[in-house]
Amino acid sequence: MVGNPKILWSECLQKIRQNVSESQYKAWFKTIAFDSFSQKDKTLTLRLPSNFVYEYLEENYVDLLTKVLNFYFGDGIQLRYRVLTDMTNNISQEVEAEQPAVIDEPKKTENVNRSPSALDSATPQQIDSQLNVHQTFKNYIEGDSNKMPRSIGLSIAEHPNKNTFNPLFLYGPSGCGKTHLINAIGVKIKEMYPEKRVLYVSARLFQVQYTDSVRQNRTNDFINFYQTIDALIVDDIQEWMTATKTQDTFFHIFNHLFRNGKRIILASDRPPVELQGMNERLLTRFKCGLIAELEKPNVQLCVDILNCKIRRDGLTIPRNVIQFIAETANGSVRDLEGVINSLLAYSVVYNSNIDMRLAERVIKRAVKLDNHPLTVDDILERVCSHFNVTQTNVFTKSRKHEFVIARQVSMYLAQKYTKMPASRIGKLVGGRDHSTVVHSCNLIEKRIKVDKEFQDEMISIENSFKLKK
Ligand SMILES: Nc1ncnc2c1ncn2[C@@H]1O[C@H](COP(=O)(O)OP(=O)(O)OP(=O)(O)O)[C@@H](O)[C@H]1O
Repeated sequence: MVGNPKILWSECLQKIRQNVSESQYKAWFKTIAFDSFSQKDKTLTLRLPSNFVYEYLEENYVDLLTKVLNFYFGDGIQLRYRVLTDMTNNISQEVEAEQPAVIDEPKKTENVNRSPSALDSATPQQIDSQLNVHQTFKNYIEGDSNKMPRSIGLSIAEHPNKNTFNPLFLYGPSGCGKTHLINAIGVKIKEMYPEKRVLYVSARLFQVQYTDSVRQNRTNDFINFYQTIDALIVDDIQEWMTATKTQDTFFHIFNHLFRNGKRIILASDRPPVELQGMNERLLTRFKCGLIAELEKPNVQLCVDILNCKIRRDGLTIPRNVIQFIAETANGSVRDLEGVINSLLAYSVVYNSNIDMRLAERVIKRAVKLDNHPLTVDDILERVCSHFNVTQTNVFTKSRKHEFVIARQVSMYLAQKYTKMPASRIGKLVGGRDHSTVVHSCNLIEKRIKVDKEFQDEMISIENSFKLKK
């Protein structure tokens, strides 16, 4: 380093002033004072008026600061801050500046002189979005469990430049449609704004790319590339829970995109609070947008998704079979699709129609069996879900047809599977007496013998008992 460090710092300030707006300069840089410089460790210490200024600088201007310091003080300059933490008693605390993720080689060229900004990367080319064009809003069926996330996703896709709901953090159990939804957002943005650089990437792939870039000494290129994206979609970010370096790198990319009003869409199998091992700073950023939960689809949504798939594939599957599959697929749309594909394969191999018997065979192979003894509660839950009523409906004195049938079926199945005395079952199913239970069981038994459709319904409910929920 040549020259007086205090003067060099004021030159740095001049350079920074040329690269930020006047109001930004006044707010964040004018208040910084030179403190000291140690020739021995090549460390510059700056005095900051508050923790807030420190945090803001680190988050927003660390790239700029590093580049300018490298340029004036030379390579390898270390930065420390003396942050005033208690103005009244004039107490300050020393903190090491964080190493920016992007540390470009200091180029003493015209380019650096003109603008030492990380934004100075080459003009972006069109990129392959890595989107699955078959996962769109058109074939993303709406139901109670996904209404809110779906409509938010659509509004983000239609107005990607608005900064509301940024980032969107979508979470939910496996197979409930997260990947489909975030893809649909990307596809829609591309449809409406073809010039936008949209990128879908799985967290795993991002991590692999990052590790490769470190190995090849090309981390700057990696980061620069991600910083040019207009809408970045990252799937399965729970994969990063133990990958601290990847998290740090993403933190810088995130900040850059966010500051520049770019869209960030994230999907995870759990909410931010359950992402143990994720950097706290990253978590705060995830929380500053919108966190939306995708719940397991209910039976009706599963039926609708199945019907859509069946129509699309030109299949004919009886209604009771569809209902049965929907009820036994554990709320995972992926399982539903698997069952349909297997059904199709089996029906071809055995040259048979897709009917209830075939569905039962396929389901037994596809879904894990549950050996736990059934309780009256389990039975009520499955029966209510089958007839689309609530337990409160079943417990009322109402004579409404679907409530009555759900009540009677629950009693019949409770007697068949739990072997409890009728009086006990009556108590558990809405406080009925012993004779009501016996009467209900007789009615159901008779109906099974004479009504084929009802018999199928009962088989479907009973099959659902054998399967793990
Ligand atoms: N509402 C829906 N409408 C139509 N298809 C759906 C819907 N939800 C899910 N799917 C389909 O179900 C399958 C599984 O969905 P997806 O891969 O999006 O689940 P996921 O929540 O991302 O699962 P994971 O966390 O295991 O990656 C996909 O084929 C998807 O198209």
